[in-house]
Amino acid sequence: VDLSVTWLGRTMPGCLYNASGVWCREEDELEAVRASAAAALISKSATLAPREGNPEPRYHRTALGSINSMGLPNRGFAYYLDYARRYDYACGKPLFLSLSGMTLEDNLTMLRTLAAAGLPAIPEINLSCPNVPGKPQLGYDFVATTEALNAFDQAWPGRYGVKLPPYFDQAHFAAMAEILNRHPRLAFVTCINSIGNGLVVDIDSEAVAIKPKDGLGGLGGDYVLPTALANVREFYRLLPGKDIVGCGGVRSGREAFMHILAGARAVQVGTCLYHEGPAAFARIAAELAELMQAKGYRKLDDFRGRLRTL
Ligand SMILES: C=Cc1c(C(=O)O)[nH]c(=O)[nH]c1=O
Repeated sequence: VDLSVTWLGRTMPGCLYNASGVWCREEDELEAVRASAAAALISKSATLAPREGNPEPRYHRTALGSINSMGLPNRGFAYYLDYARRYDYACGKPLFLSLSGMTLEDNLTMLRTLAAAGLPAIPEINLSCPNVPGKPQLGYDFVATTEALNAFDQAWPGRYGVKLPPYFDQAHFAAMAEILNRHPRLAFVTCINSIGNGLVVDIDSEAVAIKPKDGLGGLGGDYVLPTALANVREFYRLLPGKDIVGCGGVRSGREAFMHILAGARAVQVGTCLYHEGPAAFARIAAELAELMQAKGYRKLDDFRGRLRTL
């Protein structure tokens, strides 16, 4: 069974890697992911200046997944650029850099600096951070998204991707696709980021679970799988020629299989990785391979996008 993925002009050894934000804020975390069975890696969304993030507790696990309002804690763009300068691209595992500037100008500054560095690292620009108080998610503002993508095209000469929030309405899928399809170098979209502004309540303490935003935070894990699959399948249909990276609710070969069936080119793991660590990649890959074997599939192209309707 062959789990390799050919996209963005290269072939990576498998189809699984980390979701930005999980096991990727510090260099030792990035190195642990790279040394694991992950087929690629992506850094924590970077802002131009380092950020402490929101007050703790800001992450909480439940039986069905996670809620987080981290507030974009990160080492600052220069830290991840430095890692990208020293990265061994010959290892065959692509390095993605997630960018989430506090302003459009900051995103452009980071893109121009990355372009000047002339590295094989690929930007995934985050249009969907739900946890910086006072900052609406770019991906829910179609005018701002249009302006941002036009500016990205000027600031970055190569292929890039965007991390999208979940959409929940056919009109929004269509409106977003219409915008995204205007950008030929926008090579992939990653669906989805956490489902923003959920609220987890503890009935014993009669309190919320996390401190920021009076308890509101982005949901991950089992909570988001059907929404993630819907976003993957809708954008797979609506964005011909672009790749969709599936993210949301993957904790075994089964959910990875679902994402690829829905059209995902590659699959990211977040909440499950947060708790299991990078050993999750070998387990999930083995489970996916076993599932494919049982179904008579030899490679991912045998079933990618073949989700049947009734
Ligand atoms: C980049 C900030 C994000 C954060 C965060 O740092 O709070 N959490 C998420 O679930 N998604 C994000 O995109």
